[in-house]
Amino acid sequence: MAAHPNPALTLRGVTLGYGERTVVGPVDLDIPAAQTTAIIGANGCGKSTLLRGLTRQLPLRSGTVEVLGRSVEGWPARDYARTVALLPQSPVAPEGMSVEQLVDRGRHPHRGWFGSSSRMDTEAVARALELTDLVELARRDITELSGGQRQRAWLALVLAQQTPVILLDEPTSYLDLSHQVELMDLVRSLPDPTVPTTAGTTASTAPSSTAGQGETERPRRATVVAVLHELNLAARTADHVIAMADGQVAAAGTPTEVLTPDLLLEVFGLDADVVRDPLLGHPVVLPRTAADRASAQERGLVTEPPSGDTLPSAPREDLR
Ligand SMILES: Nc1ncnc2c1ncn2[C@@H]1O[C@H](COP(=O)(O)OP(=O)(O)OP(=O)(O)O)[C@@H](O)[C@H]1O
Repeated sequence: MAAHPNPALTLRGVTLGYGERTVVGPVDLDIPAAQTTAIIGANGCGKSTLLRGLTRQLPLRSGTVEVLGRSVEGWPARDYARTVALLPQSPVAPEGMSVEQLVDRGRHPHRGWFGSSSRMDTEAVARALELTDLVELARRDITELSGGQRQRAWLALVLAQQTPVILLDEPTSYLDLSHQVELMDLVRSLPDPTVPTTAGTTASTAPSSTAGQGETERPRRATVVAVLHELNLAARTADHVIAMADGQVAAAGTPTEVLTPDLLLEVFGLDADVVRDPLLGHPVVLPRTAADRASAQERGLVTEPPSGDTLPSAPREDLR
């Protein structure tokens, strides 16, 4: 494993499992700070289990996890929830709860013992509803929402929690393509709410892309880790990709380093060509079957993987 110079999460010798079965590890992993990391891998390879271990829903069988330089062991739950937020894969809302009430739950770790709302709580909920395009649905019962709207409501809860580390388990599974891109672009631009800007204020939930204009310095980004099945969305959004196979880390690095035809074959058993997005420069995965290749050959088309990487290898930020 290549150690990262600035990790937000550090895992050493971590194993996790259920009952008799160990399903993850031993894993050594560095997850870079202030970046977006996508975890990819086939069904059942242990992605959700790894996230559960990071949020302490599942106890570590062995090994250590450090978040922002501090061991998670013995970290008080309320304080931990102000540092790490998780959007689980299939969360279930209590009956009779409105969208606004659900999102307000994200403020619980920030409240005093008597639980009264402060102005900051109200503002954080309002901002989270705005960012997820849910203002008009704020009073609606959660059960009356579509799958995609509900998923955005759970994300709003996570945003209202205002943590420097955000873990998302398949946050886009119910979303149409436009909302998938919008959501991932939103989360990758969220500021770290605990780091003061040069103006001396603490970054709120305003996306750093907008806050970076003018004289104000761009705030430091939150650390985001998202399990994603859509490989092209992962390639478009992530700075860093971790590919898992059978509970182990098969590869970690930039999207270009990880999303190669060899890795896709190893991790997913997927025959694919990988080309480069002409506008943004990230890799694009094109799945192929034997029938696809045979048919192309019959029609006299080239069946070798395209080599057409004609773009200059500019840094990703410059291509956005
Ligand atoms: N609560 C549980 N009890 C027992 N075994 C479990 C439990 N949750 C998951 N597993 C098993 O652990 C393994 C890893 O599951 P996990 O949910 O972490 O996979 P995943 O990579 O997130 O899969 P998917 O892409 O399908 O969501 C699987 O074999 C699964 O059956």
